[in-house]
Amino acid sequence: MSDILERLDTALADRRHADPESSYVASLHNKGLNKILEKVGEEAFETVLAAKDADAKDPATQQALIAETADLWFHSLVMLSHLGLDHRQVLDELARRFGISGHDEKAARQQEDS
Ligand SMILES: N=c1c2ncn([C@@H]3O[C@H](COP(=O)(O)OP(=O)(O)OP(=O)(O)O)[C@@H](O)[C@H]3O)c2ncn1[C@@H]1O[C@H](COP(=O)(O)O)[C@@H](O)[C@H]1O
Repeated sequence: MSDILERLDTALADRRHADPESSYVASLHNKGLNKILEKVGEEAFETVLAAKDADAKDPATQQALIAETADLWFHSLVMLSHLGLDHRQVLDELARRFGISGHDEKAARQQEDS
């Protein structure tokens, strides 16, 4: 799983300065951060719609949700790449959080803020 993220991030770095005519990744970077963020928002919305339609008895709807989630992850990786980050920082953050209850983490944050 993280192997494909590794390979994808390498591909994203390689394609960043490619010809926008032949590379979708380069065309996104070329259009700039606002376009990339627009795509992330659009894919997030499409993922939510697909999740609403997903039905365990209908594999086509489940596949549609998987495809939309992949689009969302892909465009999120392009966003990170555009800002000089990659999936490893996100995996590190998830690893840091692993085993910490979301409720406990939120309570600790609120205590820090007060
Ligand atoms: N994983 C992906 C990937 N997932 C989705 N997409 C593209 O994301 C786009 C999303 O579809 P949409 O219909 O929402 O977008 P669109 O209508 O084409 O675009 P807009 O007009 O909305 O800007 C499609 O063009 C998909 O082909 C991807 N494009 C590239 N990759 C990876 O990135 C690598 C480099 O790609 P290129 O830079 O194109 O060579 C590829 O080898 C793949 O590994």
